[in-house]
Amino acid sequence: MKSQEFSIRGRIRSFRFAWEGIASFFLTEHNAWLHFMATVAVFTLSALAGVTKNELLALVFAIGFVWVSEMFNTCIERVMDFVSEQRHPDIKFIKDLASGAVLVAALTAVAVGAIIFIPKLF
Ligand SMILES: Nc1ncnc2c1ncn2[C@@H]1O[C@H](COP(=O)(O)OP(=O)(O)OP(=O)(O)O)[C@@H](O)[C@H]1O
Repeated sequence: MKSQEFSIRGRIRSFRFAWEGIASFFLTEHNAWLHFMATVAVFTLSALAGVTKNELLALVFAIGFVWVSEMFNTCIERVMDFVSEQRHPDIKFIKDLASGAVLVAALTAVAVGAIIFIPKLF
């Protein structure tokens, strides 16, 4: 790969593409809106329940983990659909594994939320 000289303009351009990626994620994926609503709900509950700084850090990481895994899952689904429109057991394996990773992230976030909120609410 050709090495490019560092330029502020180039970095700003890459940053703009990254924002375009996030915007496309919201425009094309229903799951993005579900995650957005869950994120708003968690931060509203955090404000109402009065979480500590460390608890907030754990929640931010758990939520970020879910967002990142969902975005990579979407990338993998798109790549697989681009590679082949035919049904293939390898594509099933790859897509199911990527979905499984999102589930692991979501269950982790639920566990973090339960550890933090259950003692505060009950
Ligand atoms: N080309 C394929 N070959 C074999 N199985 C496939 C193929 N495409 C999809 N599948 C199976 O169907 C499931 C759903 O695939 P699809 O691409 O529709 O994801 P999705 O339902 O849109 O997922 P999400 O809700 O995470 O966006 C996959 O997890 C996989 O089990």
